[in-house]
Amino acid sequence: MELNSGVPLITQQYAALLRKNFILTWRHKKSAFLQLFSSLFFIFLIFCIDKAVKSRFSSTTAYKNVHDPQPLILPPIPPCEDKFYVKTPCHDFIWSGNASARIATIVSAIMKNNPGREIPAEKVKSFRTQAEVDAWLESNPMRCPGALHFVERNSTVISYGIQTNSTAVAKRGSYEDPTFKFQIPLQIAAEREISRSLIGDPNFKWTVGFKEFAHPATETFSAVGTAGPTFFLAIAMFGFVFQISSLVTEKELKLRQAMSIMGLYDSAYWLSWFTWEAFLTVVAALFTVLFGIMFQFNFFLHNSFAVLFLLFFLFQLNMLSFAFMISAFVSKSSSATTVGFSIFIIGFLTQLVTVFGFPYDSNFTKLYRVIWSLFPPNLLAKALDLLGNETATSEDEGISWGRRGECTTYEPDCTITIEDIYKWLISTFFVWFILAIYFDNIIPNSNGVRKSMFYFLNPSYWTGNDGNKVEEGSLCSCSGSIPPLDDATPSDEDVLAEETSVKQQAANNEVDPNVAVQIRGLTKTYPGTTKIGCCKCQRSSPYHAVKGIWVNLAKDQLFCLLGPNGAGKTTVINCLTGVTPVTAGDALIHGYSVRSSVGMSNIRRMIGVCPQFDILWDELSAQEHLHLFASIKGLPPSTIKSVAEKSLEEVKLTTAARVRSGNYSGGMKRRLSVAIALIGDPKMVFLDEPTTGMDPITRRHVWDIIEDAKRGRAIVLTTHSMEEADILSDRIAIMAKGKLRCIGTSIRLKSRFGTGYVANVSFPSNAPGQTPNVYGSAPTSNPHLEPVKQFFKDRLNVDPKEENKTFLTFVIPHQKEGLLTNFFAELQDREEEFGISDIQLGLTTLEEVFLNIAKQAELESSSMEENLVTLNLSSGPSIQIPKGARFVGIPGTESSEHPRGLMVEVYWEQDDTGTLCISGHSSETDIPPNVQLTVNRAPSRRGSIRGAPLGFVIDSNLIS
Ligand SMILES: Nc1ncnc2c1ncn2[C@@H]1O[C@H](COP(=O)(O)OP(=O)(O)OP(=O)(O)O)[C@@H](O)[C@H]1O
Repeated sequence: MELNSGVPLITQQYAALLRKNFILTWRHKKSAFLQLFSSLFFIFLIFCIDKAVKSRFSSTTAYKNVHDPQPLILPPIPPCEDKFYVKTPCHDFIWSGNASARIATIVSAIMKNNPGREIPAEKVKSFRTQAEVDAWLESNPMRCPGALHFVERNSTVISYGIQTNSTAVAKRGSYEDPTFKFQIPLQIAAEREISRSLIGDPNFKWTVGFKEFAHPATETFSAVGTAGPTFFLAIAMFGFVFQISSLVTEKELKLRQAMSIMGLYDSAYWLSWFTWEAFLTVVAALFTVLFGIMFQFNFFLHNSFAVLFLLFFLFQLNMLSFAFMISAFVSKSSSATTVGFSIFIIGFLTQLVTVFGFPYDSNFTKLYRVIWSLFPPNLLAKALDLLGNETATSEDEGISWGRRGECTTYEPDCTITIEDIYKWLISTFFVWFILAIYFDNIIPNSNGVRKSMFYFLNPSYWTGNDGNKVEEGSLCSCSGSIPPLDDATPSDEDVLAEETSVKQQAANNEVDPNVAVQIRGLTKTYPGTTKIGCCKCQRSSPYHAVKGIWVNLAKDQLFCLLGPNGAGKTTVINCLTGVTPVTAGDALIHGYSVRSSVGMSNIRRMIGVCPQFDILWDELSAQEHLHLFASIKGLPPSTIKSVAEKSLEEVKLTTAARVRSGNYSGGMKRRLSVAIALIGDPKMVFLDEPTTGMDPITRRHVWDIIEDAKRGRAIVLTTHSMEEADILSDRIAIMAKGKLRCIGTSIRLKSRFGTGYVANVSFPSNAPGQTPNVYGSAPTSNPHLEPVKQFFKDRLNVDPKEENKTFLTFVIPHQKEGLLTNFFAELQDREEEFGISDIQLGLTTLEEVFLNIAKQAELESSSMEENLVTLNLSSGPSIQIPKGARFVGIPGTESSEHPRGLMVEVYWEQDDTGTLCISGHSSETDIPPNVQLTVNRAPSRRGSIRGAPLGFVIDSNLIS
């Protein structure tokens, strides 16, 4: 099938990723809802703040333009209890001049004619002189709000004076105006009653009107301008956190890596995220302005719609590219909220500073403004401040689209206009976006791979010929010295023959047309890392995971890579699929080198990978996964539907095709991963432990799929199931400690590395001694067993490995191979005599081969690394033995009865992590005479177990 390439492929990938982003957003409805509609909640809060502030300031006109001041209603003399902080009992007023009867009459009239409330006599106190009043006030503080001092000069002149406490005091946020509340009512009452007394008409009308000046608003308050920066920042933080979380999840779950292996272009990846998020940002900004209008804020009604929309859109877009940049530094999606919260707090504080006037004022140099403007929340705060001040009163016109480049009326020598803010937002958007891509390249990914810090200066980067130049390790790691690689010639003859043949082909630069992959001395050394903790630095030294592998993998064949945990199998696959760079050597896949970026991009088009762990989006269904990966691979769009359907059928997921993979069982996920690996008919398929976690029926089904998939392609399979390797593989290699230990067909490995042959001798179940006796007691033992056991012992010198009443199992070493033909001929002849019902002869299992190789590798590395374990002998003492040793001599057991001492065979098994551990040992036997007794090495300090002597290893070839 012809796959798309170049620009059509990028477009196809872009469209598929856009669809994926849409589905993810759709399936995360709560997050999407918050991102789009959180503005409604926050604008409602601003509305509440606005209402609260307006009600608080309703008594003052300082925040209003007053063009036509209304007459003020004059208050009467208030009860003294109305005064803030008064002490009771109190007096509404006190007065002096009580020597005059006329004055006393005037005061009585004041009390009687107080509008709305006659002042009772006990609430007024009289004195003769002002001095007496002062003396009383001094000794009775806070007992009255004001005092009147009358003097009757003559029959036509009565003078008066007023004393009030003019300090404006606040109580619970409200201010008391002593002039208007106490002084003026007293003054008007005194003047009115003096006039009536002088005129002699007690009904004389005395009207005094009050009005404030017409004035513009002397103070301004915009709820949006004041609370907006914080609240709109909070709105943007929802998108910010979700964006970081989405990007980091794709990194963390290696989804991005899986897409890259399949040939995803970075440009399509970034562009798809940007387009989708920009779309959401447009909608969110639109809703913000519409909700603001809905709540009838002057801010939203009077400023131009276009000005506001562009501001919110550019700000949120800026936060988006800022999130892209921050996500490069975050490795766990669970940290996204913490990061978002920290950015919000920082933004809140810097916005506070901005609102106080820093640095958008001519007193500050431009440098401050440049640095400050890099952080998008600061620009938002300034813009809201400008727009808020322009709509502080209902008469303000706000900023129209045409006036966006002009200074505002209240700030004629402004340092920044709305248009400048737009320019800043657009520039910082590009700054953060470019930095996001730069950091994404230079910060090590989950495999520790990154580009050099100056990769963009290399012209070949821009032409796409940079030779896959990547580096490993963190940016500031100081890797220690690399331990030398032991490049010893392989000890196994088949591995050596393969190596020699590949080396010869490589030297002649020839590749056999039947070879799909030629691995030429592939070496991978992971660099050491330095982790800087709070108290100490943790350093790990470089590690040779793969130590020079030479092998040809044939077309149309399944090559199985076996090995214990940590052998280097996944590393080999990662090197071949371009996940991690090769340290030395090379590998050609269908003639393309994994070391060249051009080669790698061609390789990506012809490979399919089923990674060790399922790399799937929980929210996408199997069908959506297959459509996505098929598009990333560049399958013609018209074929994708049918290819996906066929693929789903093959892995028996048709009925669950539309179910989200998060609801799949482990086995279903693995099957989907296999289907993804096989989509697009790749020439080369890598299956890393594809059947892990499957039940036996599903496993057999996947084996059928793999068996079918073998036709026309090469497959590399790693597995821990020996049965799987045995059934599926055309060729098997066992790796341990980064090296190939053996290679060949299953039969060859079994015959070379198995302990030998397994003979099963069966006896009829109704043989004498097998049936219960008449009294129903247990059957007696089978009398045929002993003669057969003796026959094996006499002819082959072997004891049964397993026995029960109906069968005996013997393991016959390879050395006895020559005797087998005659031995079994005789056994068959005497079948009747021995009472045998069946004889079966087979090679030992692949599992045994695997364990032998693993033990051998452990033994090798144990002797190099002095890796000792303790063997607790059933006879009592303990000895130390190298890990993996099979036959071990027990020191100090020499005696007259056992002149050469005693030895045991140690049985090993692998635990869940693949590590070898002792499962038991044989009975102690004499060390045979052909074994040369060696002098014990003194155990080194490392790995030595105090008190336990060191056992010595006996070559298993010497034990017959
Ligand atoms: N990124 C890395 N940095 C450092 N060491 C690593 C890295 N990846 C793997 N290793 C080490 O390289 C060795 C080989 O690992 P690898 O995953 O290839 O083994 P494997 O044979 O696939 O094992 P398994 O069967 O458990 O998957 C291990 O010791 C592992 O700890």
